[in-house]
Amino acid sequence: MPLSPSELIINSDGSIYHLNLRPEQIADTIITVGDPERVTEVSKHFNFIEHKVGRREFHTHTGTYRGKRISVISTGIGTDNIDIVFNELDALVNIDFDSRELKDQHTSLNIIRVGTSGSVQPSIGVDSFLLSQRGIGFDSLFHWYENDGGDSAFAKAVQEQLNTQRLNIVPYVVHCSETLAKRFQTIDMNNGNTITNVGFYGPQGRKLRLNPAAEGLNDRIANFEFDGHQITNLEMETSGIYALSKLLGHEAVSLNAILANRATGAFSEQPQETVERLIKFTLDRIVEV
Ligand SMILES: O=P(O)(O)O[C@H]1O[C@H](CO)[C@@H](O)[C@H]1O
Ligand SMILES: O=c1cc[nH]c(=O)[nH]1
Repeated sequence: MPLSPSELIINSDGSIYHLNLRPEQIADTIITVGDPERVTEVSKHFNFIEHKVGRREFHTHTGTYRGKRISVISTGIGTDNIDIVFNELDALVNIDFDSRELKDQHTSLNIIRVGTSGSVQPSIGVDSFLLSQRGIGFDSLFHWYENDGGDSAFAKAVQEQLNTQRLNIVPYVVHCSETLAKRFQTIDMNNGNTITNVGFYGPQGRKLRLNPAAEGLNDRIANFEFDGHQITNLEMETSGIYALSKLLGHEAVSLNAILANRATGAFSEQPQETVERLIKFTLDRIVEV
């Protein structure tokens, strides 16, 4: 059955609804960044840019870096945007836009998030890098799709130790792609487990004028332990990226430039330089391994 115009929305120029991209305009290797301005920071390293498009917070440049075709796309902030970006990227490769039917042959994308994050462990300092081995979703995106429950043992430990029921949330846990992760696991990279939440302030325990509902939650997060694993950092997209990649059959890994240390109260004095180092590291690992 062809997908109806209300489900698969194709613009008059043949591009997908929000991303404004046509199927031939994306590469199989995709870097996602939160900030639209970071797209240029990645593509400035390309030897050649073949395609640029931007709509809302979703900006894409496709080009070639040292002979490898790569797309870089901004997701904006939050897992609500991840739902749009990942469903539309998948549609671009796995749905035939002429017949509106699912393709017989599945294409798996390699997707690497280059993002920023706050550490909850004093030992993971600002300006360091962290690869998220697990995305721990305090958002609800995974729950909206038929799924296998993810890593339910880890999720249960999170629920119990952090008493998430009190916050009316049901955490889920999804792993990164082990094969893709290997490319980036150098001595420069911390490995960790990342909580993704729906906001930057209260949901990450920040207090400006409003009191977070769960006083001391970041300390409990820092002290969490399950099967030898800690929770290391907080941000706003990784769990959604891992959840949809797993469900749609793509390989994903989330790399974080640690800009804040919530345990020590420090914030990076050189955030741009740190993100720039992570971008260059990521591009080189994509082509060199
Ligand atoms: O720098 P990016 O990739 O946007 O990632 C982090 O920064 C934003 C908050 O400042 C959130 O999107 C969070 O996940
Ligand atoms: O503390 C931080 C820093 C960057 N991004 C986040 O979501 N949190």
